[in-house]
Amino acid sequence: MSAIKEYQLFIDGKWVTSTSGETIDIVNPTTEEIVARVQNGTVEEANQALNAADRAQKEWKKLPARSRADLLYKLADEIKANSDFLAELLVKEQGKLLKVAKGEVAVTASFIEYACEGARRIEGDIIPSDNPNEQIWIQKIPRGVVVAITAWNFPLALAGRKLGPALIAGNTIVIKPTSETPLATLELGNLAKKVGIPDGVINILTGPGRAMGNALVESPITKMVTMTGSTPVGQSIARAAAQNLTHVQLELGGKAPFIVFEDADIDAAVDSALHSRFDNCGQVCTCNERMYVHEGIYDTFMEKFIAKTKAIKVGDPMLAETDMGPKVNAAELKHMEHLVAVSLEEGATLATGGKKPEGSAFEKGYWFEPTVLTNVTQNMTIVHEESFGPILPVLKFKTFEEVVGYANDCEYGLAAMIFTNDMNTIMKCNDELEYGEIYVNRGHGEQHQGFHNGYKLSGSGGEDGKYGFEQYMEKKTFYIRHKV
Ligand SMILES: NC(=O)C1=CN([C@@H]2O[C@H](COP(=O)(O)OP(=O)(O)OC[C@H]3O[C@@H](n4cnc5c(N)ncnc54)[C@H](OP(=O)(O)O)[C@@H]3O)[C@@H](O)[C@H]2O)C=CC1
Ligand SMILES: O=C(O)[C@@H](O)[C@@H]1OC[C@H](O)[C@H]1O
Repeated sequence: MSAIKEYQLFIDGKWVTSTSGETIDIVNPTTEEIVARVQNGTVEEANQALNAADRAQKEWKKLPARSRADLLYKLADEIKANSDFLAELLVKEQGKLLKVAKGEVAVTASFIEYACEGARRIEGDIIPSDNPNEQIWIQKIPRGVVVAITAWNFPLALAGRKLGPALIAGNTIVIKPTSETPLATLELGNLAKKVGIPDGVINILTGPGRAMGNALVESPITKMVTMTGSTPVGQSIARAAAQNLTHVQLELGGKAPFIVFEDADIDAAVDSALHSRFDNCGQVCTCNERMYVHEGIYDTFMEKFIAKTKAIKVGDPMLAETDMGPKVNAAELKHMEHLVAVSLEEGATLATGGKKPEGSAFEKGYWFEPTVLTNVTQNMTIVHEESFGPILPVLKFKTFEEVVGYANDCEYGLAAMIFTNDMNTIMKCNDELEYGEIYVNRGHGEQHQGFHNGYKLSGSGGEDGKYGFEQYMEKKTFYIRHKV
């Protein structure tokens, strides 16, 4: 049994042990074994990291953006060069498939590379004044110290998604990954050191969000909080940030509808519905959380869909033949069991799955079968509460008006997916669906140059692309009058 590695806090370019003397166990969801320990950091250490970032930012912002990009391109290269190591760490801490973990490492690097491409596009405005001999300049400037708080489903990618634009804009950053899956994110500290990113530009802390996270959010040093996670936590962060009117960017929960219209390509819709629900064990914010199938194709569609769902191979995420790994922890597994129990009590039918798989391979670990619920009605809990796991409620619909009403009957507004070949239906969906991200004739999956933007309780501010990059900068307006 190899020794269990104990990670430290990464503050001002140095690895330090917390004065709390306490650590947090990181558990492998596949085996329930402890794979590492991280520091249970203190509020004082949060302030030390913020002060280090504040000091570093004064010089970091003076570097030409292109020079900042040169360093971040090197960081992206190091991430790719360490793909196998980082991917295996992600499998151990989160339970995602090795092939998906390798994809996450690649996406982390590409998030950073995409941000680097923006280094020469930090453009302002020069506007003629109404006054004679006067010009108006609007400059884009960095905000200062950014706090990034991330979720457990794609921890490394979420860190890269935030540190890339933050640092290219001239900010410095304090990253607090979730206590569930902090390991791959912590390794960014070693890589940042290796490529020569100045001390204090990137700081990485571990510790419970309600204490450490809250301290970071409440500090007047913090000029922006970018957070990915659940809606309740996002709401508490917004409240805490309000005392300093700190700029907040929130990427929160979702309950994406997946709508299959009568004229859909059924085989394409089946495959997209399957992957958009069960990839990463259903732990993606844009997942197919509820599916609406037109009554005219329901039987044909469901026969194909259920057969493919039953064929999903649940097992060791390190094995190439595995299609789905475990849930991230015991609490999430319990949440799955609860949602199925409530759904059956409310009258749903279990078409497949609904429990822990049988067999000795599943005695340890947080396993749950790919689950489909039918005879579901719009008023059921499962149609409104995010499962963030491999449970899919399916409903029939007759008309466009009926299904759009069902789709919009939701407190979230992140993503929606529709399958139809009728342009009129597509345009009406674009007009009437209340979602920030709509996928037509394909499953979920953002692109860096898009805009990942949740309406309602799915978030505030949006992330990615040029509009996400804008969030990391302030504007300064300059009125200049010259002598004639
Ligand atoms: N919209 C999107 O792009 C995405 C949304 N999500 C959503 O995230 C959820 C699952 O992720 P999960 O990690 O459980 O989300 P949580 O909201 O539980 O935690 C998110 C982060 O917030 C921290 N945190 C918790 N409480 C506070 C607080 N009071 N102040 C500051 N920080 C705090 C957590 O730290 P700690 O864990 O140490 O307590 C963690 O780092 C799902 O609802 C999913 O929909 C997930 C991915 C993407
Ligand atoms: O956060 C999510 O769940 C998604 O946005 C996911 O995170 C990083 C990947 O690129 C996205 O699919």
